[in-house]
Amino acid sequence: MGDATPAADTVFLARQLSKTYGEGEAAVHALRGVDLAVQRGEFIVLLGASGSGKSTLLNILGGLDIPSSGELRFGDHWLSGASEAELTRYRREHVGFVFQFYNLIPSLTVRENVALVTDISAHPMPVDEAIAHVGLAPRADHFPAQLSGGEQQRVAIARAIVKRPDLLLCDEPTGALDYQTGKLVLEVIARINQELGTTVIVITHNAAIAGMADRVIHLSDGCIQRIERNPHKLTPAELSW
Ligand SMILES: Nc1ncnc2c1ncn2[C@@H]1O[C@H](COP(=O)(O)OP(=O)(O)OP(=O)(O)O)[C@@H](O)[C@H]1O
Repeated sequence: MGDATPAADTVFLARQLSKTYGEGEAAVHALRGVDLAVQRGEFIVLLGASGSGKSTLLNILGGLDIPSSGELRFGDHWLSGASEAELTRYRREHVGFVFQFYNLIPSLTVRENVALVTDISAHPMPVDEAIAHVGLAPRADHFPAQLSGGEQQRVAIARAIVKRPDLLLCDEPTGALDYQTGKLVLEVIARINQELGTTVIVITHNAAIAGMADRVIHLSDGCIQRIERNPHKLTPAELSW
């Protein structure tokens, strides 16, 4: 494959990734020719104005959507051109998602919410280990309604990591949280990146969060406008906004 062969530690390789929703005059070009390589263990922050294509890119990387054209591979797997069944297996085996809203099941305890995922995972970690990673061991028998927003988001993170995903994809994980609570959630995400070596991609509207990334990708109108590498990553405690 010549120079198309990714380095061994490349997780994603995207070439000319494009996504168009709709047709004709109603067509929306959400992504327009994105080239990107993501390395194993990287912490990436995606920034860009509303409508710039951040969620579209994250959803395609996570196998929730498919590109209209271009190529995307995850390790040895081609995600562009993958069938629905292949994408489902990819998501199940490799990807943990965290969204702005936590989507926990209200009638189940923290431990039960996290345990649900282990039934469909090949090599899950013990449920209590995942809960300990997010600092919620003392709350394992509580129900979501008994937890703060930040604690609920940490349960969602435990649920995302219990299957030991290669990737943790987060779409506005602190969007619904206040300053201090948001920082606690970011600390949990940073710890998972460092301790478990999970590749992390975070979408945010908060440019201050970019300080904790290895690389910051700026999207504009469906294109990568620029990519910055942080010479010194900041801890969430060092961020201010
Ligand atoms: N399912 C869809 N059908 C039609 N258009 C869509 C669809 N999903 C996204 N779009 C459009 O594609 C463009 C990119 O949307 P996307 O959600 O990726 O942007 P974003 O940068 O994540 O925005 P935000 O910060 O507001 O979440 C927007 O113009 C949006 O309206």
